[in-house]
Amino acid sequence: MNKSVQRHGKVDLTFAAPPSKSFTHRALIAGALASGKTTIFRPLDAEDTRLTATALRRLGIAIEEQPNRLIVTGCNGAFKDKNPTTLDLDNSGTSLRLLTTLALLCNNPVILTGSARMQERPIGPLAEALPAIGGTVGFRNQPGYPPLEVSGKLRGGPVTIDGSVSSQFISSILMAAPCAEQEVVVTIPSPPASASYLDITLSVMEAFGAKVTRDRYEQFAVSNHHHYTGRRYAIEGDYSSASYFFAIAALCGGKVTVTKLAPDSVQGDRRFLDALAAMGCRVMYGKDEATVESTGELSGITFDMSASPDTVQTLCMVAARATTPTTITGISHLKFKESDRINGTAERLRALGGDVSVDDDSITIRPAPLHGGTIDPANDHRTAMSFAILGLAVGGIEITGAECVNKSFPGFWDAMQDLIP
Ligand SMILES: O=C(O)C1=C[C@@H](OP(=O)(O)O)[C@@H](O)[C@H](O)C1
Ligand SMILES: C=C(OP(=O)(O)O)C(=O)O
Repeated sequence: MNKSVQRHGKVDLTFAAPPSKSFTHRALIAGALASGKTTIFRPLDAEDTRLTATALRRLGIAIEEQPNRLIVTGCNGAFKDKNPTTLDLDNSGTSLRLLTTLALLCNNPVILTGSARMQERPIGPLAEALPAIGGTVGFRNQPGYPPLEVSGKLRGGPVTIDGSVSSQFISSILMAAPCAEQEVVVTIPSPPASASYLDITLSVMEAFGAKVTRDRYEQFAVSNHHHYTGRRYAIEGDYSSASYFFAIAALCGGKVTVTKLAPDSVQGDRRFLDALAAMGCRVMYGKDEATVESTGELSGITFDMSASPDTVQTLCMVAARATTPTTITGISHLKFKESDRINGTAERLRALGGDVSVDDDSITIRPAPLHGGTIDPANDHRTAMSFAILGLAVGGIEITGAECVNKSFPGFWDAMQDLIP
C-alpha cells in the first residue's frame, strides 16, 4: 500500500492515543505468569502485541479475546508446556527479548526466532547473563543473535547485565524474576539505554504484586516471595504513537490535542513534548490529554533522547523544519531497531534535500529547503509514520509499503484520513 502525502495548512485537531505497546506486552506477560485470571482493558491490538499473545498461547496460556479486553488465565509461574517449543516473534524485539527469560519457566527447551531483520538484532548480553540465574543458551546461527535455544530452570540469584544496547535485556530478567526459586538481584554496571522502559517494567510488575527494591538504574532486587496475582488492568495511552499527532501541530502550525494519555506517565517518550516546548511550541496538559500549539516557527535544540528512543525520528522531522540546527544525542542503540534508524533517517532526509550529519551517538539536522520524494520505510513502522508527518509540511512525499505501521499502530492511516486521504 502506498500513501501520497500533500502539504496541509494550520490545523485544529483532536486525536485519541492508541494503547501503549510496551504496557500491553508487559500486562500480557504478567497476567500469564500470575495466579488466577487477569482482565486487560483497552489492550493494543497490533502485530507486535499479537505476537506476544500467540507465543504465550503456544506455551499453554489461555488468552480469551473480548471486545476491547483480553482475559488471561495465569500459570502461577510455571508453564505447562509438554514439548520443546519454537516461538517465531517476527520483528518484535520486545516480544523476543522479554520472552527469552520466560523460557526458564518452561519444562522444555524453547527456541526463539524471528524475521531476517530480527536475526540481525543483538541479544548477546542477555544470553551471557542467563547462566548466572539458571539458564543455558545456544545459538542456531550467528552467536549473539536469534535464533537461540533457551533451557534450564529460573534458579535466581545475583546477575550482572549490560543494558547499553537495549533495556529489554534487563526487563526480560526483571519480568520473570518474581517466579524464581530465590531472590534475583540485577546489577547494571553502566547506564542502560532507554532506561525509562525499566520504569514501565517496574510499574507493571508492582501493579501485579511483585516486590522490587531499586537503587536508581544500577541495581534491582526482586523478591521471589511476592508473586504476580491476576487482576483487572487498564492500558494507558502510547506516547510514542501520540508523537506523530503532536508533531503535526509543530510542522503545520495550529493546535493538536491527544486524549487518553496519562500526564504523569513513566513513558520516556513523554519527553518528546519537552523537546517541542524547547523548540518554541506551547504545551498544555489536561486530566488525561495533552495539547501542542505552534505558530509553525521552530528553533533548533540540543536534546538527549537516550530515554526516549521511539520519538527520535519524529523529532528529526520537526528539526528538519527548524530555523537553526538541532542535535539529538543518546541514540547509538537506534542502530539495532527495526532498521538502522540513525543512518536510515539521515539518508532519507538527505534524499529530500536535508542537511544532516551523524556520528555513532547523535544526529545533527540543519536548516535546508526540503522537496518531495518517495520514501521506502524498509518495513520500519516509525520511519513510515515520521516521514508521513513531514510530508504534511513539505508536500509531495510518497510512502511505499505503508502497511508496515501495523506493527505498532494499525489505526494510523485511518486516524490521518482527513489529512492524508
Ligand atoms: O521495553 C520496551 O517495551 C521497549 C524498549 C525500547 O527498546 P530498547 O530498550 O531496545 O531501546 C523501545 O525502543 C521499544 O519500542 C519498546
Ligand atoms: C523498537 C521498537 O519495538 P521493538 O524493539 O519491540 O521491535 C519500536 O516500537 O520502535
